[in-house]
Amino acid sequence: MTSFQSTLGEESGIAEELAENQQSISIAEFFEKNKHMLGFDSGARGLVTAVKEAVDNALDAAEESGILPDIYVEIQEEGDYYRLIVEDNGPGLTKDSLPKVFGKLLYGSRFHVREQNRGQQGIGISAAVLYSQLTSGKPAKITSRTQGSSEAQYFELIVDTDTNEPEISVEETTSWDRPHGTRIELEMEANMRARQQLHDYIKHTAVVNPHARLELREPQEHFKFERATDQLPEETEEIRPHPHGVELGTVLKMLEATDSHSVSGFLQEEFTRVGTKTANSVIDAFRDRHYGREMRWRPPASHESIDIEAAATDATANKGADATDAFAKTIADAVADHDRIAHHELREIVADAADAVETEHGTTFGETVQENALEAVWLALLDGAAVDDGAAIDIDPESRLVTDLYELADEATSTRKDDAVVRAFAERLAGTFADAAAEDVRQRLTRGTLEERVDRAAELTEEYDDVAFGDTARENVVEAIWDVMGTVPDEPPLVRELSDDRDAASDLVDGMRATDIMAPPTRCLSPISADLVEAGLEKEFDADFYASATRDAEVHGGDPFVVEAGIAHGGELDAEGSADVLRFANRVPLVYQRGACATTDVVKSIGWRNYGLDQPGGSGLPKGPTVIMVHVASTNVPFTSESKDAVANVPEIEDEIELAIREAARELKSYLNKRRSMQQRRKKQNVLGTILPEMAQKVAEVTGRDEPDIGDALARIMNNVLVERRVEQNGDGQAVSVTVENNAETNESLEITDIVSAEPTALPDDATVVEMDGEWFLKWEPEVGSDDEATLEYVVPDDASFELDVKGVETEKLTIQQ
Ligand SMILES: Nc1ncnc2c1ncn2[C@@H]1O[C@H](COP(=O)(O)OP(=O)(O)OP(=O)(O)O)[C@@H](O)[C@H]1O
Repeated sequence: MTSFQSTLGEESGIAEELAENQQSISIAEFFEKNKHMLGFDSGARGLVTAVKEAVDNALDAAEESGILPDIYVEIQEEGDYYRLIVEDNGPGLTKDSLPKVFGKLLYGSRFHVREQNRGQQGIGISAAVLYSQLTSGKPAKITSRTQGSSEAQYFELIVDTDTNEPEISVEETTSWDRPHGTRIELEMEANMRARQQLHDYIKHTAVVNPHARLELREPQEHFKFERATDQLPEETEEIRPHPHGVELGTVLKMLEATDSHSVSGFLQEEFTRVGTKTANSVIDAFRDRHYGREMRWRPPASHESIDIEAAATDATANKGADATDAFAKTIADAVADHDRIAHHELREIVADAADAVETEHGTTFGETVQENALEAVWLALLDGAAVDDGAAIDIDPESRLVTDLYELADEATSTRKDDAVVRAFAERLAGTFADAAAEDVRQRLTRGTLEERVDRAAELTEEYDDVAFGDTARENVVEAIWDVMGTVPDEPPLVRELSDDRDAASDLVDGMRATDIMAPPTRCLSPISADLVEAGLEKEFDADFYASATRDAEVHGGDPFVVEAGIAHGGELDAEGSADVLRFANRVPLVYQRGACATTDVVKSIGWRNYGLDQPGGSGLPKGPTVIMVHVASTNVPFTSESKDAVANVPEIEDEIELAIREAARELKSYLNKRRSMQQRRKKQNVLGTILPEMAQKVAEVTGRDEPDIGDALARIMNNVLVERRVEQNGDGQAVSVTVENNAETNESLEITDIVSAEPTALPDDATVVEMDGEWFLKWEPEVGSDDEATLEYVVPDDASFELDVKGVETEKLTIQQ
């Protein structure tokens, strides 16, 4: 039968014909066709993206040079087009680099830098130029003046999409009143339908960049955000990658490029947070994966018939009785000193014994003698579970291998497992060790092989003993045995060997991931800080409650990152509809693709009812007057696309987002709980406030006495803190006493200010007084335990008037009587 493919082959020249159509595509040409990937999919969005690219660059450049950013954005309507002008006071660009920055895609200073920046790929601003030339046919007009130069450079240019190189139409020097900075002018087909997004971007940029001055003038509105602080964010420093999460391909490239010869040197030179000790741990983890571990058996106990000394003696010939005895005894003693022993450890013991005896008796115990002793003692330890002729012997159910494995398995499996079953399992497992000893007497095995052996023994046990030996039991047994096994001392391959050996390099990457390594330094990151997150929210949103959290740095793909979260609730926030989620990455507000962002996914996945918010159906965005803010700061934020609108679903980042939000949400929960209990308290107080006076009146009528003091009674019933002033006339004027009666169950710290219209005297030591404009502010800060009271006494002239101000106790828990 003739296949379709074989007939194809007969038609010579098709491949050649097809090949003629193949040609390379310039990156500029590619993005010209795929503008949407860079966020230029419509006129409305294109304008916002262009503003974002220019402003992000301006902020990056100014901060990098230690300049407080001053950025002016103007959008002018120009017939069918819009003109965008962005001016900054940054360091400016040199004559040589300027055309490439604006006229060449994938040209930038940040791509290879492990440091937190807004810009990452070197595409942003040249893509805006590309979009502008494509839609308006006009070149970009750039003015830039570098610090210290007397003139500015002026360029008009476009991106040549065939070559991805700048095409300059005008190049001249000019004067500019800014001492340094850059001015970009782009014309483009656009509209202002995304006005809200534009405003949000500028407004939110101001929130997370309080050190920047921002001004936006657009056809309808004009607003300025003044600097809230003169403090630049702490300068970031470039760092090397962190060993956690670096991918194999990257490590292979690094292995090729490094100057180090040893793995240890490579790890310490090329990664952050790796010193000798950590490098050794990584190498051990590599050894475990690459070479496997060696099984360590228990040495014989005194009651066992195995005689290590005799085994060593029998294996040693022609060395004289005394030296042989000493050799065998030294080995036996050292073996007995070990809790468990692996083949390589025994080899060392034998070599040490040979050295010691040689020093003492002058007899040389050479390599062959040592090998013989090693083999004999090891076989004795294995209790004969190894072979002479290539075939394993049957395992004796009473043998030490079985007993040893039985003890480990018994400890690791649930107590419900029948003893006989565990023993049968151990016997089968010991069988696999004995079988393997035929091939490798050292009994080296990887964790994977160990898992296979345990699986095999467990399956046989299930089959023959008709019992379940499930996954958890198997995993526990593997864990217990792997735990007692020993890492081998083999030297790891050299860097040049590793770079040619994908599997070995992969074992190294796994080892790096498995090793506990200190979190990366955060000096390469510039989080906003919990305080400023809260301050930013307070500035922007009029709420009743604010909370924030900044997590410690974690790593993804070798890049460190920090997640911060903030929550604002209540007050003037919109009570209708869902909570607002504000997303930021490297201090840049993310405006589009909310639904595709890991941040939104995490917010939706949290059970907000647990935190006191309304969440219909128990999932999705919570409802009500809430703003949730999340900031991901990283040396490499993983965005879902080049347009940098949404954070990708990287599990490590999602986990941290969740933890940060939950941290802030816990504060929200306790605030809401407290508010609820205060509301209940207020309700109860209101009811009592109506009932008590009526009761007091009745009591007075019935008993014929004065009405009882309601304030005191109310404070006691409500477990309130009562602050009461009493004034008595005495010879010198008025004697004043302010008493705090704490009926609450908690200790209270109060801040009491009594504002008096005449100078108070006879004050106790713990009160202070300050005069201001004819009023005396008497301050007293008592700590009053539950069910306790404290009193302040002083004297004032006759005609004085007073006003009490009490802080430190919620209004609902406070009763003031004056
Ligand atoms: N206003 C500016 N002042 C000084 N340097 C600038 C300015 N704008 C851009 N640059 C320089 O030009 C480079 C390229 O900018 P571009 O916007 O193309 O990419 P990026 O910001 O590095 O990354 P991304 O593509 O992620 O935005 C920047 O890395 C920076 O070095």
